[in-house]
Amino acid sequence: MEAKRLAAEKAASYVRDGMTVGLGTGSTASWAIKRLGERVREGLSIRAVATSVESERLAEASGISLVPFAEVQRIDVTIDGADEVDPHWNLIKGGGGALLREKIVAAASGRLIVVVDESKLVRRLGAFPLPVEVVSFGHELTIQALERLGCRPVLRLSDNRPFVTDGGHYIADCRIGAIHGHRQLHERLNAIPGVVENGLFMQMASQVIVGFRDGTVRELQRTQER
Ligand SMILES: O=C(CO)[C@H](O)[C@H](O)COP(=O)(O)O
Repeated sequence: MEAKRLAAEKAASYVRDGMTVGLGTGSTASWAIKRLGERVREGLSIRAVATSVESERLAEASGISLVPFAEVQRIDVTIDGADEVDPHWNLIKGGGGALLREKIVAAASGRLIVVVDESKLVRRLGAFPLPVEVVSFGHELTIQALERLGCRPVLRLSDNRPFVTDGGHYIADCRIGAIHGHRQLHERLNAIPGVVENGLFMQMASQVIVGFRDGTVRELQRTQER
C-alpha cells in the first residue's frame, strides 16, 4: 500500500495549475486523487474528469472540481493504475472494471502517467486475466466466441450476480497466459460482436512510475519495441 501511495503521489506532483486532469480508478489511482485533493486545498487550480463513478465520488469528497466529459476539449494528463506493465509499457487494465472509461480518457489525454507498485511489473503480459467488457445482451454467445479464440473467459461476478460496469456492461476475465501478438489479439477480441473493449493498453503510457517495497520510487525507461 505504501509503495502504491508513493508512486501515486510522485505522479500527482507533475500536475500544474490550469491543467485538466484525468483521474484513474483503483487503489493506486485513489492515492493520486487524495494527494491532488490536498494540493487543491493548498491552492492548486485544476479541473478533472474521472474514469469511474467511484473515482468521481472520491474526487468530489476531496474537493476536486469535476467537469462533464462533453465539455472537455483535451485532457492534459491522466494518472491511472494498471494490473500488469511489460518492459515496452504495454498494460493490462480493468481489474477494477473501469477499462472502457479508462481507455476513452487515456486516448483523449496528452499524457498518461501509469502508477503501480513493483508487483505489477512483468516480462510478458497475461498472467493477470485480461478483462473484456461485453454487452449484457447475448453475453453467453459473446463468451462462447471468446472461448473459440482460446481465451478461457470467466464471467466476472459480484455477490453471485454478473458484475455490472459503470457503462451497464458485463466483464469476461480471459485467462490467456503469456500474450504474444498483442495487436492481433486486440483486433480479434474487438471484432467479436458484443465485445465493447478489452483491457490491453498498447503504446498509451507516456510515463510509468513504480513504487517499491523499500520505499523508493522509480520512473521506468521504456525498452524499445521490436
Ligand atoms: O484498471 C484498473 C481499474 O479498472 C486499475 O487501475 C487496476 O486494476 C489497478 O488497480 P490497483 O491500483 O487497485 O492495483
